[in-house]
Amino acid sequence: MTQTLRIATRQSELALWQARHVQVRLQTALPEVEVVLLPIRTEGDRVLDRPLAEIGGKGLFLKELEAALADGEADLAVHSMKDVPAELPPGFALPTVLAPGSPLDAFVSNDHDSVEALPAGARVGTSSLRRAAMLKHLRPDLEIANLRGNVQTRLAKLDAGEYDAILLACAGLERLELAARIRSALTPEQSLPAIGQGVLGIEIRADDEVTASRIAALDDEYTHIRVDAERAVNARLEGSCHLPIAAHAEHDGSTLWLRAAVGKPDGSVMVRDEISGPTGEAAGLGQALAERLLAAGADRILADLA
Ligand SMILES: NCc1[nH]cc(CCC(=O)O)c1CC(=O)O
Repeated sequence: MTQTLRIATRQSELALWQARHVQVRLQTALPEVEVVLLPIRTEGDRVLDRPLAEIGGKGLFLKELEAALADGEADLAVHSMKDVPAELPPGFALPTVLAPGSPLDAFVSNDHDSVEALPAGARVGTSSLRRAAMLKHLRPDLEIANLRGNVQTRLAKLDAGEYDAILLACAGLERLELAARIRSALTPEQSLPAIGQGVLGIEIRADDEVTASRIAALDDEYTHIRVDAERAVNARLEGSCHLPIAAHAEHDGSTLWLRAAVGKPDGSVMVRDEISGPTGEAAGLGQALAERLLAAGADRILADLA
């Protein structure tokens, strides 16, 4: 049995924070094992001048980390669950999730306190089709402008005056000790979060039982149930790439409440619904809610974007 656990990680500040968070948690749980980071440069980090959906969508951020797992160079990879497609490639598993942060979207601005306080026609930066759909649905007068790059790059563009406000994940800002930049969190009613937002997942080779048993203690049961419900929505909607799909689950250990939405990126149509039921049926509830959204028009919205 090896006495080292190698964590493949992207090199953005956020990815490094997330990998180090898991490194510390694992090192504490497994004092006899040396837990090290293996930084890797990915295509998604290199190409910053085009929208993510255009250059291959979310799977892009995972591919090169999965190659390191497949080659045996690394034992695990840490991902923002938001960036993990509904279906993993064969040979990989994602058995452990943890949530050191908020699931909500953040309103960030130097001049305004909230979405409601923005003047008519204000320019808001985001490259997320979901955030664009939510915001335009709430405030059709606002102008959405494309915004890519890592969290610090996005903040620098805001500070340079390119936008009146930008939308980011609260979790990312909190992790980078930039929570002071959050002027307000958008409520789930204003902007329903992305599937798995704020959640970290640990991916391993599906046949690697040694690593599976080493990471098992980190799994957060509340979050696992939440993510099972949210990801079941995505699985049914085949949201394998960057699409305006939102789902957010909460539960008390016995009853789960799941909300989901699919919107046109211009905000003109928003199909939203919710469902509740036993936590033991998280995935079934997610699938049932996805069926309802499809029947209510989500199928057309998604077909138009394909
Ligand atoms: N797509 C980039 C990304 N992936 C995960 C996070 C934030 C952390 C999280 O949601 O877990 C971010 C930045 C953002 O959306 O502002």
